[in-house]
Amino acid sequence: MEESGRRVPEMREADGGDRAGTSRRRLVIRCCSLNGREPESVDKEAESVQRLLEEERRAKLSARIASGEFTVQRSGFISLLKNGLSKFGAPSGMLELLSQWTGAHEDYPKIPEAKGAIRAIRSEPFFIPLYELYLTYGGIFRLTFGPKSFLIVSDPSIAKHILRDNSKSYSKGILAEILEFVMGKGLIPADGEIWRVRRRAIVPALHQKYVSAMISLFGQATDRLCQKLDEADSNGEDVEMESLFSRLTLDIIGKAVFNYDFDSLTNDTGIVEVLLLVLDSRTVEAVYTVLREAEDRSVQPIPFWEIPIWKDISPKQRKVKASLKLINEILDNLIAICKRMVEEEELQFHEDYINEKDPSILHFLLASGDDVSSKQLRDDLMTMLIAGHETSAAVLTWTFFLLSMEPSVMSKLQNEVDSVLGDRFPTIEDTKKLKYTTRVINESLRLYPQPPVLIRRSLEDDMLGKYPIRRGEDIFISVWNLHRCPKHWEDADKFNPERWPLDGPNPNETNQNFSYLPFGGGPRKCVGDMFASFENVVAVAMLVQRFNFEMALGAPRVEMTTGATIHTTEGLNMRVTRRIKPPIMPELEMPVLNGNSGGLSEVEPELAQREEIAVPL
Ligand code: HEM
Repeated sequence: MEESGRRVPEMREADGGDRAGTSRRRLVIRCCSLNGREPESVDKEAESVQRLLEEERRAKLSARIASGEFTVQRSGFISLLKNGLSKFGAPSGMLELLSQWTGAHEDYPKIPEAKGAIRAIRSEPFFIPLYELYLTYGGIFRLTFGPKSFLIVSDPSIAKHILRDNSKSYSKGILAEILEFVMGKGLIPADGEIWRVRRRAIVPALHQKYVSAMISLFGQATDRLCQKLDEADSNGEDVEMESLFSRLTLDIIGKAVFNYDFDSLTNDTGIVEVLLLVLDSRTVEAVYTVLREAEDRSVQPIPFWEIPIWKDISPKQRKVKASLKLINEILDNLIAICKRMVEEEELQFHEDYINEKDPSILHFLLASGDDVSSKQLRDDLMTMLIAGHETSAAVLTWTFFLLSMEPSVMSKLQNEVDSVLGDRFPTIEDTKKLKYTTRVINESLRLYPQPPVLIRRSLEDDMLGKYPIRRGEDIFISVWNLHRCPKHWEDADKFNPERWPLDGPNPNETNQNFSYLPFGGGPRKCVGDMFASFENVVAVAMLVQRFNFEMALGAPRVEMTTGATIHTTEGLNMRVTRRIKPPIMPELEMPVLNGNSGGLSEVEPELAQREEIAVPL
């Protein structure tokens, strides 16, 4: 069947029998009805087939879990020994000592325990089986893989205890070990005193005036993406949106953190004309090499990169080393350039200091007289580059995927954007009015939290709910499970931005009592929450203002895979077409950074309360 010169895909068969995730099945079936070309009844039928298959899969897994396949059997040896000794009249002091020595908290309930085989989860993102196990074992359980054991937390009150109420008793554990090679002692992996000092230095750099100034940067970068999409539409080409979003957010974060223009949306053309571009494209490649390595390491059961000799001869590891060297050189250079700028400038440093030529976080830190080694500064910049890049790219990817599945949400979104923006670029004032746009992103972050799990290690013995735990426990807080808990969320798997009333507060971990953690919570909450929220609102609004998005015909299934964030396995291939109504070309009335920025002086006072407010309403 042909339409507008493009082939309409056949309805693909839903996944038969293998363990695909819920969303994967929905995708397979519903992708085909995206364009409104399938009759509604077929869509409904497909949905019910999907539901049946899903139920069948869940029932099979539940039966396996119920049969004890995953349950660890304990001998209760210590209890038996204690009982036996007590029958023979052993003194109570000795029994107490025995309890302490064995570490057994015999008087407390035991954390439910499941064992897993790495084989069982290799074929899919690890947070999917964790969800199934959570439905059986509850809000906290222990998962054992051979000699390794993890506590999986999906209970909001336990998450709140770890992240907020007793956060000082937890470190980043495995995460810090994995990320050390690239982030060193940057803010995400750092713990203790280094974290406290660096957080105090960095948070002020993301003040309200800075974040507002970034609105025009977001607009300019998204405009570059729009030009690419425009070209693709003119050429009748489909586009792979995930990689474009990755480039968009890399361009934004490079400029925002250390005033470096990766210009990656331009540099993937392969037309390298000047030396500068050669440098830029090498840098982009180096950044991606390092990012992919960080993601690979986060899902490898064995730290092969630590194996002596191997780490020096493996071509991949050598490439990673070379990439890191290149990035470090560039960062050192940027730091040196920025230091010179700061020395020469006459601006007095104050709380909401901003250099309009270079409003970057690096510039703020140096101007503030931040007394820190170059290595630490590099670690912090690299951390923010990674933290602010992959997360936002993933949010945009899954938001557009979800929108393409729900044409009614898309048209409501476009109505709002048309009425608020018309054909203008968004300003800070507009972002406050784009309430439905914000709700769409809130909901996307609920269904696809980035990252899907938070990692911690206990630094001392503690109580998690009614269960005692020992120092040194590795803990995964599954944000995925919290965000999809069927007890807490009505129709938990459904993309339904309407669940967040427009006149209600912007949802965050505080007003949702830790059932919703899009940016974490407690002292280690994301420092870029406001930045990211504005960035996503601007990008989504500008894209749907100008284009319609639907899945490309014959596109591969959209399936999930995971590193630090949730990626698609084969990209998000879309057909992007210019909208006919309303007029699509913007008037280019955007505030500019160098000069009198329209957005800078008009920030709402409420933005200052950053602990409570992620996105202005
Ligand atoms: C939509 C985009 C983003 C999402 C979903 C996101 C999510 C998160 C989450 C969940 C955490 C908590 C991690 C934990 O507790 O283990 C976090 C921490 C962090 N994020 Fe973000 N983030 C985003 C964007 C950004 C941006 C743009 C920046 C930088 C400008 C940034 C910088 C950081 C830093 C430095 C931390 C560590 C804070 C600390 O440990 O004190 N993030 N982020």
